[in-house]
Amino acid sequence: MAMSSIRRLGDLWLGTEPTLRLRLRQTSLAMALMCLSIPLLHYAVDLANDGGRPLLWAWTAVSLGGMALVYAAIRSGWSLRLADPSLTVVQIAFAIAAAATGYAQAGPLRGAVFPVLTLILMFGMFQLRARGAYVLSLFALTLFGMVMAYMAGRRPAAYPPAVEIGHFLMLACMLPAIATLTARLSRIRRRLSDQREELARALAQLQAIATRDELTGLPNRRQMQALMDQELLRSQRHSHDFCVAILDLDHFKRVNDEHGHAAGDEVLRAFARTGQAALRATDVLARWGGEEFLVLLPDTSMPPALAGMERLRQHIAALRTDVGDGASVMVTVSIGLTGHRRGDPLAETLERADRLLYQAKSEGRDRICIG
Ligand SMILES: Nc1nc2c(ncn2[C@@H]2O[C@H](COP(=O)(O)OP(=O)(O)OP(=O)(O)O)[C@@H](O)[C@H]2O)c(=O)[nH]1
Repeated sequence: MAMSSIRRLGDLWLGTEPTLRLRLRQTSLAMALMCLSIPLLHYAVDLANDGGRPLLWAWTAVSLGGMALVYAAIRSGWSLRLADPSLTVVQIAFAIAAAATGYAQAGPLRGAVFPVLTLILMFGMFQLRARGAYVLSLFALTLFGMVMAYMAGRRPAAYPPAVEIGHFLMLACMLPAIATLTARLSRIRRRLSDQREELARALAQLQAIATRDELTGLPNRRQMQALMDQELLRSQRHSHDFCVAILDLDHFKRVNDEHGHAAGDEVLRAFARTGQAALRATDVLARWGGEEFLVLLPDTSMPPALAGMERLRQHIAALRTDVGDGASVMVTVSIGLTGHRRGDPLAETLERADRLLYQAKSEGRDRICIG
């Protein structure tokens, strides 16, 4: 009960979309840091006891208001229209400005601002590119330099110039070092994301190689076997029929012998394109091996299956493939078509389709035998 209330509150604060949650988590952390810095600065001003209260309250209101605006811009989705929807640069620049103006009020405790400034810049390590990191460091150095010079001029007793020069020199060493580390991290992040993309591409390529026939682009034997296994399970669960056809190009050896192997390849590609186009979108044509193909007609009984295969046979018989040098080739296809019988193993259905194919061959080719 308590857990679910906490989760609901969390969802209310961060939203439910993962990227948005990540952005708001980061902003919430920055807000927490800001909230912790406020009593610290109040304590420092109390300690200095030099009457800077109105400025302190203005600083508190602007700091809280600024963070609230950043939160609202991200939470409402408004920031999505910007190039940087996380508002990383805006948040860091705002926090640097708050730290610099806090430094001007902190008096003897102003040294505590430096670790806070380091923390602020560390937020950039998750998001910033090298250029952003260097620009923000330069911004921090310039702003702090101006504040230090101003305070040393106006209140040299509390901000002795020699001490401020020391502070400035320390920042001049520290800030470029942090920016350099951020830049290195950014390069590592970019390399990792490039590698991840490369891996995803390689995986997609491997999947294509494992499931597709390279010559025709059709599903290969392994993929067709998987599709038939799935269809077998579906047909058992929903008690529907499906058909399988084995197709073999007629006298294909002659194409190779008369026009060369490359021409044979071109004919196989043209057969694949025309055959798949002649079938319904749900029917699958696959290369079973050599010049042998297999068609799976899911959720189909014999009459529509026969109509579909007859359409394919006619399209192939009418197909003229240009094989270069002005020559063209025409081929026909013999087909053994059978319906799967419930309870039979798949291998038996395929053997029957194969027998019917050889019957079609022996009866004169360019025909369909069913059984
Ligand atoms: N170009 C090309 N030829 C192939 C490919 N795979 C198999 N073949 C050829 O296909 C031919 C098949 O010939 P056969 O099995 O003797 O049969 P056929 O000439 O088609 O005659 P029937 O099947 O009896 O009508 C062989 O010459 C194989 O080399 C391929 O990927 N590309």
